[in-house]
Amino acid sequence: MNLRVVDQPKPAAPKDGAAPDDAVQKAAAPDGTQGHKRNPGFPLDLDWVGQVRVNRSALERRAGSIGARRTVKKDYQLAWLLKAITLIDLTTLNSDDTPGRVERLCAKARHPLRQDIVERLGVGDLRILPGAVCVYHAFVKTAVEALDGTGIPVAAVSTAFPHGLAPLDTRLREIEASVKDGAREIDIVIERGMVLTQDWQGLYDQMKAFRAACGEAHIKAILGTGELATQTNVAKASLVCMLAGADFIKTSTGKEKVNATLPTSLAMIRMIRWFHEETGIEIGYKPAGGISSAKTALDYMALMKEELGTHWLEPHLFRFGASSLLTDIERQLEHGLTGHYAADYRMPMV
Ligand SMILES: O=C[C@H](O)COP(=O)(O)O
Repeated sequence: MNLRVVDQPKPAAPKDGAAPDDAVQKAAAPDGTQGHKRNPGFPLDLDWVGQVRVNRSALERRAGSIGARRTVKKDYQLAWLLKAITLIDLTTLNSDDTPGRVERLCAKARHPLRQDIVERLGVGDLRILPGAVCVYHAFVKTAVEALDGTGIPVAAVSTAFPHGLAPLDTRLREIEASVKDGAREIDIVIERGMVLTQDWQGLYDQMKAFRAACGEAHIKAILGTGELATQTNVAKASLVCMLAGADFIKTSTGKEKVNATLPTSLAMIRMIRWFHEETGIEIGYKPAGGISSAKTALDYMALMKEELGTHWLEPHLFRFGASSLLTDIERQLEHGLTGHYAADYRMPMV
């Protein structure tokens, strides 16, 4: 077993300018799961958890090298940006959400790009749709109806999002209610206090209960990484959630003071890699919170490609949790076509 999270051997980096392999074609596949085996869950291995160590400065150095590098250009960039759209969990998680806002978000999900941009890019035949629409439980039914016929799944944030501190039974019932209303993905929040007190057994047991309540719906475990104090805690919590059956691990609710960052992502991605090496199971990754620019999205995609390979850049293994990223991607695509940036009102979200 490889004991060092940070210093595991890295796969070769791609050449600058290389596009994700047949990015646009894969975006067109109605189901990109390619025989994906769902995480069955494993016994809690406290020895393994105890072996996890993160070298924070090595993590920051490596993550810093991603943003500093030249990004993909020209047509390759357009292909990466189209791919990025298929990886977004198009999200609205505001206390003033209304059915009308959720319906408008779903209308945007049906047509994520303006028709003139689609035509100029010549991608009208491709299935460029977001990975999911992500809402509070109260709006699951609205979203399911508004997305009818598209195949776009609805993801619900459950378990007393964003704090996750309601009674356990209440949280479990919330998951069941969201699944009953048609959510195919459930984003749960873990109790950060369990990580801070190193209560790995408690975290594992809760996560297993959440997974059981989800049934066939896929479960994403939100760690609230900005509140976990250390990268070693982030890495250990990632492992415990994966052992308990998480389909995805996700950084943040978007409501913490610090949300997704590249160093934290690296700590989690390395745990996904280690878990895969040990179990053969592929776990998805979802950075969330504050990812609003196309450039940032490209950095995350480069990190995934370099650490886990192109294979992981598919909606069943990677998502952005983002409420405003699509707007910037659309602007950048238009800029790539025309050389001009559009005014915000030309790219309305909701
Ligand atoms: O899970 C998704 C996040 O709440 C979205 O955060 P954001 O609004 O900063 O993009």
